[in-house]
Amino acid sequence: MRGAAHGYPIVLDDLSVEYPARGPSPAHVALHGLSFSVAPGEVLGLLGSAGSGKSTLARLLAGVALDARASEGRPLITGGDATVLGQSLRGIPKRKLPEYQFHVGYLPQDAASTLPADRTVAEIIGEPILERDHRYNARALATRVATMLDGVRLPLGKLEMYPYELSGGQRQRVALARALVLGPSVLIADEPTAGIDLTVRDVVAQLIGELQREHTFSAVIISHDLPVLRSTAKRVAVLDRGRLVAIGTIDEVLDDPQHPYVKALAGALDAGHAVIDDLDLGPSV
Ligand SMILES: Nc1ncnc2c1ncn2[C@@H]1O[C@H](COP(=O)(O)OP(=O)(O)OP(=O)(O)O)[C@@H](O)[C@H]1O
Repeated sequence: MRGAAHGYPIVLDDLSVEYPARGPSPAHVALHGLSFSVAPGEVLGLLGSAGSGKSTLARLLAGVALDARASEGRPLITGGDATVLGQSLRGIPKRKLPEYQFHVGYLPQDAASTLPADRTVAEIIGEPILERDHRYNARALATRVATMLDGVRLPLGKLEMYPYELSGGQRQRVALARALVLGPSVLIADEPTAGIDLTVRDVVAQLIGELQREHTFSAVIISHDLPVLRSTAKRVAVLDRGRLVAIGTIDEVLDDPQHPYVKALAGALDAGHAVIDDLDLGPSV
């Protein structure tokens, strides 16, 4: 796989994605002709109305959508392509997905609330390493896990704890440490601060920004939370019903809103809403 130094780590070129028809449900086009790129070391924020295709894009870029069983609703690239770290995702063979996912960290939606309840923090963070090499040196693994825990600013005393013993914000940090344990070149984070107490939300957002600067990965961060986007992303892309309706710096997008959804967004933010999720902008503004 080519590294970020050779070009843009994420390139979407007229990407269209469809969920095929299943039983009585007709086929659904979730993404329509998206084109944009993420530069080396850039964090791109991704905003959009409910059902606009943000998670579909996140799952696709993370490689997990391509790995899903057809019975779970596997989306297909029906037009254009997404190229991540030089790897075209259109028609990528399944056997290549483990190597692909090695380079692309993924923090799924609800990651904090879906950590395995019967594993310790150390086991959860170390699992991606052992999944790839079950004979990985135990001492090296312990050192790597402890480094990651320290990296997300949690005390080593948490290593032997179980998820239920942690707060939501602490669980999210564990999920983040796990997503970064393989040292990915790209991070895809889907709502990394959703469901986290307001008081620690900004701390988690700052932490993502700090980790990104320390480890210089490129990232796509889905969030409805403007302070979170401001502290992590210079540019944002806005989706509405599967289409890209705006892209630019946060101020460029909000100061000159062209699309009705972006206008509604900018108006709502002017009215003092920081978390866009609070709003019922609806998919057909
Ligand atoms: N497995 C699936 N099978 C069929 N359609 C799906 C599947 N998953 C999502 N969709 C549809 O694709 C569209 C985009 O969904 P997606 O979850 O990507 O949107 P989103 O922007 O992440 O929404 P939210 O903000 O509510 O999480 C929606 O219309 C959704 O109903």
